Amino acid sequence: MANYDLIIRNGHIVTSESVAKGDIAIKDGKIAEVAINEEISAKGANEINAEGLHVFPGLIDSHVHFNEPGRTEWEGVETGSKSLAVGGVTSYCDMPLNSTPPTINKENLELKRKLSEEKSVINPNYWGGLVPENIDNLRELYDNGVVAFKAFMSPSGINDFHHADDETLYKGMEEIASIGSLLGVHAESTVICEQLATKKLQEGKTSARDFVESRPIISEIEAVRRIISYAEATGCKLHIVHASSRKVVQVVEEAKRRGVDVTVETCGHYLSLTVKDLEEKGGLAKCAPPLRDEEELEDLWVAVANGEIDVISSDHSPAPASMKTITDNYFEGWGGISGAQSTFNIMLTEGYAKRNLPLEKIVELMGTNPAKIFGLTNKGDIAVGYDADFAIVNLEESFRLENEDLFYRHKHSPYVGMTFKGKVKKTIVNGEVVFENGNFPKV
Ligand SMILES: NC(=O)N[C@H]1NC(=O)NC1=O
Ligand SMILES: [Zn+2]
Ligand SMILES: [Zn+2]
Repeated sequence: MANYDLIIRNGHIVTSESVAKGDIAIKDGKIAEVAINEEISAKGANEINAEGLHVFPGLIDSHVHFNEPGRTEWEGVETGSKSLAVGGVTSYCDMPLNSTPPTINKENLELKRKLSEEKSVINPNYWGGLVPENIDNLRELYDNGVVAFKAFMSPSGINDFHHADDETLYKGMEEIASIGSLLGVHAESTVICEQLATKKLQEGKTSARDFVESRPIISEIEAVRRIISYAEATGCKLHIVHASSRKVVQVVEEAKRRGVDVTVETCGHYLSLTVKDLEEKGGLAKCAPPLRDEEELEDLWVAVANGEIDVISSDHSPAPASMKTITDNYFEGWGGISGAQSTFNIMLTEGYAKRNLPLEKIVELMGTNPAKIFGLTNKGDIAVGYDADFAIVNLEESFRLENEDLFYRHKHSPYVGMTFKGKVKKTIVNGEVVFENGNFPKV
């Protein structure tokens, strides 16, 4: 008689605190036993030999746009969640916009939840939106399970998700503080970006660098300072998404030192791509805030190593190729990068292999920290009682990412052609193997 449903044996177990050889036993979708430097003597109904492999907790991508319902020609829950699973991710938080209707009231949330539970191969979670029209709906969204709220301080690029003016932000943050939830913000200054863009376009300057210069780092800094001041005044917990520069992160650092409850995210693309990639790859590498220079990229890695950054996500914001084609005007074309499948690969290759970032730190940034910030209990680490979500990785295996390797609805990404070190061999969700050696055996 097997005592456990599954035992993963002989792997190097990576937690937020250590890397050590051992066995993990799973029962009823939960971690039942972790044995470090020893064997579990009981038997499992299924057993996996992870000799020579690293067993990570299943990772969390707290920032994706899966576009379902309503804009499934861009992406969908099935393709999006499979892509995450290929990249070792077992839980995600889906943004309230780019799907339509956007997640700004409980009816729309239920619609998204129903589709997501039906189609996702991993654990879905949902952000609620904060827009000028829905302050009265924030509480019902929270009561129905959103993990946090999201607002844009500048136009979102989507007509049915309006950006929040200062009054909406302030009132919304008072309400979110009273609910006890958290506001995540896309922090760029509308005033600065619009003025600079208008000037560039008037002058006929539309190159990649012109686009980048129209959304400068100071625009992020201004918006972050403003929203931090609202957080201080209202007591609302705050999360800055996709900081593109350490200069932005340092504004958050100063606020943390003053005791403000604020966290900051950056994304795989700011840690692996620069303006040069935008020039070379065109629309595939267009995003907002835009990619920065090499020096900023290196500085951001310093911030990661120093613990100044709380979360790494993909901000997977896909679109069909036709919307990503830029001939010469970089102000045209969708801003948003397809990266869900590659974030962990970027951290392993550019972080661990190239810059000696400890594996434990990767677990913290993509596991324990997002779990804590978004209230995903028993997720993001390996310990008894935690959910049995894992990514089993061969750190020695290198591969070149090709278009046909992608599971996105639209098989393009600025990471195609890059060589990554560290390959996810199996992804396990709630004790079940969902992805194995390039395939989804049960789907
Ligand atoms: N609407 C949307 O997904 N926008 C995202 N894309 C991007 O590059 N930055 C964003 O905020
Ligand atoms: Zn954004
Ligand atoms: Zn986003």
